[in-house]
Amino acid sequence: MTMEFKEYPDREMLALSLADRIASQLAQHLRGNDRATLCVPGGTSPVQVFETLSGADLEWDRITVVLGDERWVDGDHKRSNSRLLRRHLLRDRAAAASYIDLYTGDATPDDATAALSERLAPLTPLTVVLLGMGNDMHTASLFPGADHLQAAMAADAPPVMAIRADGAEEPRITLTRPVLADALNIHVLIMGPEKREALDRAQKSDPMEAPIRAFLDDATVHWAE
Ligand SMILES: O=C1O[C@H](COP(=O)(O)O)[C@@H](O)[C@H](O)[C@H]1O
Repeated sequence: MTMEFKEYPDREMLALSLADRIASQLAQHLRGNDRATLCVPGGTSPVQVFETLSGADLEWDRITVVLGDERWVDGDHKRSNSRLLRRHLLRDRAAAASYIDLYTGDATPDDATAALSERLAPLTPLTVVLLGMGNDMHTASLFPGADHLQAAMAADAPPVMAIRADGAEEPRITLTRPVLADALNIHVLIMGPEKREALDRAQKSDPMEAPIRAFLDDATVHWAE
């Protein structure tokens, strides 16, 4: 497949269109299956998409939501991706969704990976994966130069791994390349000129230098200034 690139006149249009596309893909999956799984990024970019999606007329009680990665901080910490999700996505109609919290409260993410991998395995292939991307071309917590990047990008990686990187402020837990790449629908959300440049660089790079590269061929990339 080849990457599909969608450019929007502004961020609001992007949020409306992307939320609508994700909702349609979840609804279509639910027409032939008991349940659907939606995997979403943290960070700062997805707030508007989350807020639009949270009001979508979907059978949310048949949908499981999981983050693509989490920072190993408490759920009410300002850097917690779960906190972002609870505030902006798991509310309104979407409050009825089941949520798999990647932050377990264990001392380290390493202590949590086996149990989380077991929970996630039956949910694969994930129905919809929405990925973000940093200016350093990381996605989820697959950072260039991360300690376990090679293992997390390998075809036999477990669904969930602990990972640490200089570019990340705290230890992380992340879904790995195979579980993300096997999703039925993959979207990438990026905003602003720096990320557009980073995307151009990533397209010419090796996935070990630009982890987002591993997902681009099967993805629709959504961009607004
Ligand atoms: O650290 C993270 O960064 C990326 C990108 O975040 P953004 O703030 O530039 O949108 C995000 O996709 C990932 O989930 C998060 O943990």
